[in-house]
Amino acid sequence: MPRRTGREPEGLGELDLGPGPDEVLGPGAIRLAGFARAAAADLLAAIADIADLAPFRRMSTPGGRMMSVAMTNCGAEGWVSDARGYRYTPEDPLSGRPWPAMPALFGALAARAAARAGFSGFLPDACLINRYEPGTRLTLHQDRNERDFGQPIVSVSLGLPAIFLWGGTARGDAVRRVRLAHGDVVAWGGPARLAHHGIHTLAEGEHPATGRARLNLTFRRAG
Ligand SMILES: O=C(O)CCC(=O)C(=O)O
Ligand SMILES: [Fe+2]
Repeated sequence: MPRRTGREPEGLGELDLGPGPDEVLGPGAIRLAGFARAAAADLLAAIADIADLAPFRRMSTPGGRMMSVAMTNCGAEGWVSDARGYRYTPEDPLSGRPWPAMPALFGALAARAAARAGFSGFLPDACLINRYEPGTRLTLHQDRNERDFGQPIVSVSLGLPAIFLWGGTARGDAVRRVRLAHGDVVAWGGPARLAHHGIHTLAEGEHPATGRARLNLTFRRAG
């Protein structure tokens, strides 16, 4: 909490300054500030419905470590990780049933964001839903389990802010820190499609829309 002098009106510390300008991260990558803000409440309601059918769970890496971020999926294909590796599956391994359908709102928002970023005709068939609590993180990685790297990735941030780690195509490239707030969308493709990225350890906090959590929707064309 910022220190108060006693002169400013109550609540000024939480004053919402709005999403600010879009930010080009490099060729083929952009942060669309606040792009999903207006849809946030509907997105969160849909995520709750999806999690009723396919609960958030922590997956293990092929190396046998438990990931700190909890995940679920919706859409025709869902991203999973276990001892056999990283891959897409049409069924939720927990239930043996297909992943919940991708709500029309999700696909439409992802397509609009992709088009705004310069990637027209994006039709995602997979939506990975990540739930971060304070203290969790996602280490630097490339998204490379998809068949066609000509298709972009669209990533929506909801709830607690995070620091997005944005590197280059090579593992050792410099890593930039980008603040992602509620409603921000990052889209990357083309020359940036195989850029390394991750999420720095989430800071403690409470968000009016999500409580003590950050939710992320990652849209991809898997098949
Ligand atoms: O949470 C994020 O913003 C990034 C998620 C991500 O990179 C992934 O799920 O592959
Ligand atoms: Fe990723």
